[in-house]
Amino acid sequence: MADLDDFVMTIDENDEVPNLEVVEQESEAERKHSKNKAGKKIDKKSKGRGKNKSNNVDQEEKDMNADFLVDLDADGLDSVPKTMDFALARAALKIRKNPNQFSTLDEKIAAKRKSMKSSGESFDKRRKLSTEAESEDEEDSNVEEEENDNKDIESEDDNEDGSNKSEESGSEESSEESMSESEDDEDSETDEEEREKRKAYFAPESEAAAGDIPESFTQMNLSRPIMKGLTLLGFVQPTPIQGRTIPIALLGKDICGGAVTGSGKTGAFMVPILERLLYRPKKVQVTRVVVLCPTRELAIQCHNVATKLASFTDIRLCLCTGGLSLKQQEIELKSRPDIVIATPGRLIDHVRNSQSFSMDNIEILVMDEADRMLEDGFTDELNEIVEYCPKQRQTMLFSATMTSSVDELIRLSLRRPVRIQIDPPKTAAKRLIQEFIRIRQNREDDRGAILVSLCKKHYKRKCIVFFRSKAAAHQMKIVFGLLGLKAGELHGNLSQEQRMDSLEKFRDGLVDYLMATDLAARGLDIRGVDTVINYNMPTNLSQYLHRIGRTARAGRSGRAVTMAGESDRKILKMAIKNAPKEQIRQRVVDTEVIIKYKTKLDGFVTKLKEILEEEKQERQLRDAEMKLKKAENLIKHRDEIHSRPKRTWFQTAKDKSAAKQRGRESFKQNVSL
Ligand SMILES: Nc1ncnc2c1ncn2[C@@H]1O[C@H](COP(=O)(O)OP(=O)(O)OP(=O)(O)O)[C@@H](O)[C@H]1O
Repeated sequence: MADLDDFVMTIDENDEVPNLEVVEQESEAERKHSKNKAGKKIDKKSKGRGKNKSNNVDQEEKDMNADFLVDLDADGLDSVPKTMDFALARAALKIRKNPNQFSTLDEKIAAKRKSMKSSGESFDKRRKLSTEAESEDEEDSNVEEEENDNKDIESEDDNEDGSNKSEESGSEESSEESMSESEDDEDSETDEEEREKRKAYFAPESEAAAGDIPESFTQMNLSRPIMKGLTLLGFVQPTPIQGRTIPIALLGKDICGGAVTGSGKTGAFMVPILERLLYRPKKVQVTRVVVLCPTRELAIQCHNVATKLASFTDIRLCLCTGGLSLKQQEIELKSRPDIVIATPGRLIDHVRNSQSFSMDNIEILVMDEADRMLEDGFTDELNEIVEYCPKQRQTMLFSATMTSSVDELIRLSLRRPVRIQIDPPKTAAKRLIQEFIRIRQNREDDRGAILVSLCKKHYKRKCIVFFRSKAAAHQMKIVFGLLGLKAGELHGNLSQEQRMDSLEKFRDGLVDYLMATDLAARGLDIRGVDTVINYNMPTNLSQYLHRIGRTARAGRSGRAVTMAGESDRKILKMAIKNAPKEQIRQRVVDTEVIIKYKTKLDGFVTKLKEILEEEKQERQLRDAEMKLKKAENLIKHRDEIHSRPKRTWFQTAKDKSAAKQRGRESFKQNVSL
């Protein structure tokens, strides 16, 4: 059977989904077209480069689109994969005193593969693999067990852990919590009353910035050090969101900015912040800017971009996220850096417990992925942070799915914000093909086989697979390993070091697949991601758009493949309604292929269980060792520990578990829609 013959692309006649098209074999023509078109937009400077670079150029030219003009000679471009650069964050990791005495997961998988080969073991059909990987209920128990993984041996780690967890509950479980975002937002778009409210609330863009929208950075009157920073990153001309935001932000206006994923929103707020800071009074050193990001990885990435942009200035930045050394951050904060880029939980921890840090002098507050920050999981944290900030400040909110619900924004006490919406709300990037695979009610356990068949045949590199639960992502990583496919994992059950390792390996092409939860759904800018696969349809349209937005970034093309079950019909319809017809495809996977891979996967059940059991035992052992070490520490350093000022916590363990429970309940309600 020819490679692509396994898949018959059809429109199912029973399907109510409108406007579905047949999947094309390969969008080669599309690529050629974009190459011709985009090649012209590449900066002339790129022409004279040596042979080494010419391959890169071809690659670049192939992928670029008109909104993004990049200087291919810039230092930034060669290092663009390093937007996801963990060098600084790694230096701030806590030093582990007991190196891992257990084999790594990859070593365990390799050993199982070897034993399978040598014993010629055939398939074990006793249990269906899919019940292992998909069960949400099982995830609960795993979560509890695996939470100990992140704990460390030093006494203050308990504290760090505490803050991490509160932050985790806000980020990792995002798909569950964010379900509370209903389609009300959509409905309210058409609601007359809401329209009137918005008219009164938002300042018109024209009122804020007179004159044309600048087409180049030069027209923006930016200072030389900032221009040099832009050159370092390879940015030649502003993207539309940058062109419209920067002049208004320079005036100190509050902003609610929305533009599709991968359209350069980070630059849109970072450039004006740095430009304004160049003119700060330098006699008194204070922290003037706080940028809030919902996940640690996003904060690290934002910090990287900002550090590069600020390379030629004397502006100092500090990264404050959970998972990194609290002490080191305290020392840095003491020196009052100009900008703090933080996750909410850790920021609150510092305000409450680091005596030398306060937010009294904050002049600019930015919330990246602001709609996420306004969701249930972050509500209390956000309220507390806003309270710490002076009323007289500039507030800027950004997201690809920016809310414009006035009631939600009022909570942040914005002052007549300017609403800048580049693309129609709730749309995906222009060159993103969205495929859907329909999963019928009685075929739910086909998902694993479908995923493997897709990855074996079509999507062989730079592919992120999203799962609803950490356990499912972890188990599928093991299954892929047993199949000989190189996969990493990214979710909240990993230590910060493991999270960074996974991202680096994926970034560098050492693994082809990244099995992720919604922890990776927002903001992450990993260059060259070709495909996003949704093992499950996310539970709301915004989350879907963020997930698929990990591909087709900065004007490049990409593909998203989503397995949509019966309960996902509503989101599916909305996704299709909001995308141009030519971007939508339906894929049907041949039953024979599904059976073939199902049989194969069933054969791995025993090995999978063995590995999970080994991991569980190691965890228990580690936990016991940690408790012992902690007790020893307490005895040895009793006086010193008791003399330390007591740290206060944003959420108690009880609060956290209540918040988690609320998320789960809302999740269940939405699933049964
Ligand atoms: N002016 C520019 N010229 C060329 N490339 C740019 C420009 N601005 C940003 N980029 C590139 O575009 C990519 C996406 O930028 P960024 O991560 O800021 O997008 P985003 O809109 O914040 O995405 P998301 O909604 O997913 O968070 C990055 O790789 C960045 O380097």
